[in-house]
Order: sequence, then C-alpha cells, then structure tokens
Amino acid sequence: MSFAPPRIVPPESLAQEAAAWMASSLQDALKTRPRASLALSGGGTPGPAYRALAAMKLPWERVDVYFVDERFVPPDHKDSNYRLVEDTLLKPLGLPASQVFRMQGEREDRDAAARDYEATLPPVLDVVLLGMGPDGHTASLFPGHPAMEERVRRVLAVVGSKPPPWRMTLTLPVLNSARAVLNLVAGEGKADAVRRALAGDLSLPAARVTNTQWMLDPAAAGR
Ligand SMILES: O=C(O)[C@H](O)[C@@H](O)[C@H](O)[C@H](O)COP(=O)(O)O
Repeated sequence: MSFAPPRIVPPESLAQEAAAWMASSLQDALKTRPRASLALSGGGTPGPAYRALAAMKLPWERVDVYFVDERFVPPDHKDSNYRLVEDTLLKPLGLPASQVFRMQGEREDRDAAARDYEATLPPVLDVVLLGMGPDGHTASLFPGHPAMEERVRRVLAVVGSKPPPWRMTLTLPVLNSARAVLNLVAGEGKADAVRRALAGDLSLPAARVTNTQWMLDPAAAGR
C-alpha cells in the first residue's frame, strides 16, 4: 500500500490550503449528492484551517458536520474537540444544530455514547480531516491499541495515550470507506512518524488509513 506523494506547504499557507482542500472536496461530493458529510479532528493543528474554511463560500445548508473523535469531557471543556470546532467553524458559519452531529463526551456510559454515535453516521463519509501525533496515532487510534484491529464497530470508546485519556473514535472501517481523507500534519516533532507512515509502517495507525492524502509543512516533511 502506498500513498500519493504528500503536498508540502509553507507554514503560512497550510491553514488556507487545507481549507481549500476541504472546500473542494465538499464541492465534489455535492456535485452528485444532495448533502455532504464533513468529519473533523481536534488537536492543535486544524483550528486555523477551520477558521479559513468558515470564510469560504459553500452551500453550507447542504453540509453535515461530524467528528472523527472526541474526548470524554463536556462540550464546553477546554479539551473538547466539539468546542474547538464550534469556536472556529460552527459559530462563524452559524451552522444550525440540525447539521452538527456531536459526539457526546459528557455521557457517563461511554460505550452507549459510542453506539449511539455510530447510529448517526452515514454509510460513507464524504470528507475527513485527520491529524497525526508524534507516535503516529490518528483520530483516537493509538499504536498497539486493539481498536486498530476493529473491523465491525464503527465507533469505539478507548483509553488513549494522549491526555485526556478516555476518548470516542471512528474506527478504520469508517475512515477507509470515506471518499476523501486528508491528514494535516505540521511540526518537526512529527517528521519521523510521517516518514514511517509514508513508508507503510503499519504499526502506526495513520499508515493504516489507506486513502489518505497528506498535507505537511516542511518541518513535518523532514526538510
Ligand atoms: O483529539 C485529538 O487529539 C485529535 O483528533 C488527534 O488525533 C490529533 O489529530 C492528533 O493528536 C494531532 O494533534 P495536534 O494537531 O495537536 O498535533
């Protein structure tokens, strides 16, 4: 399994280029279907890309927002991926709640929350934005975790090695059936994981998302 060559983008253009990729991928999806689904990751990298995306002209009334993963914290918690997306994309767009499918990280029964989220997912996601940690985790799929081997459940509650520990995550069957996937990675701390993932080191969850397009800044590309 090999990936298309990564796009290497100067740091100052990364957010805009990632936003343009998401917008273009959504437009492609909307050419043949009435609605498009956009699944978003959290972490420190994608916020500026979400802000740039919110400024782009799209038929937003036809776009449904999902989450790639979420921490088991309330939606107004500083570590909530929902809060990140709400602040950078949903509020700027004024997207109605009916178009936002939030992972309920506030729920006590984590497995029930995962199962309920699974029921909201479309059969195939159109556009997925991923990130990757220095250990090669993506979504909340961490190296060596049994969730990497899951082939039936589409959403799992897991304990990850990036705090906060308890998370809900899409699994590889969902990510690998998506129509367009971008892994947006920046910073020299990721360079080794990027090199290993691009070389097909399947111990890295990010390497197992087979249809990933990669967008890197020069530092993550080892330059
Ligand atoms: O909830 C999360 O933490 C993210 O979904 C996670 O998969 C993230 O994409 C990577 O950890 C990279 O995070 P940074 O962008 O902060 O490096």
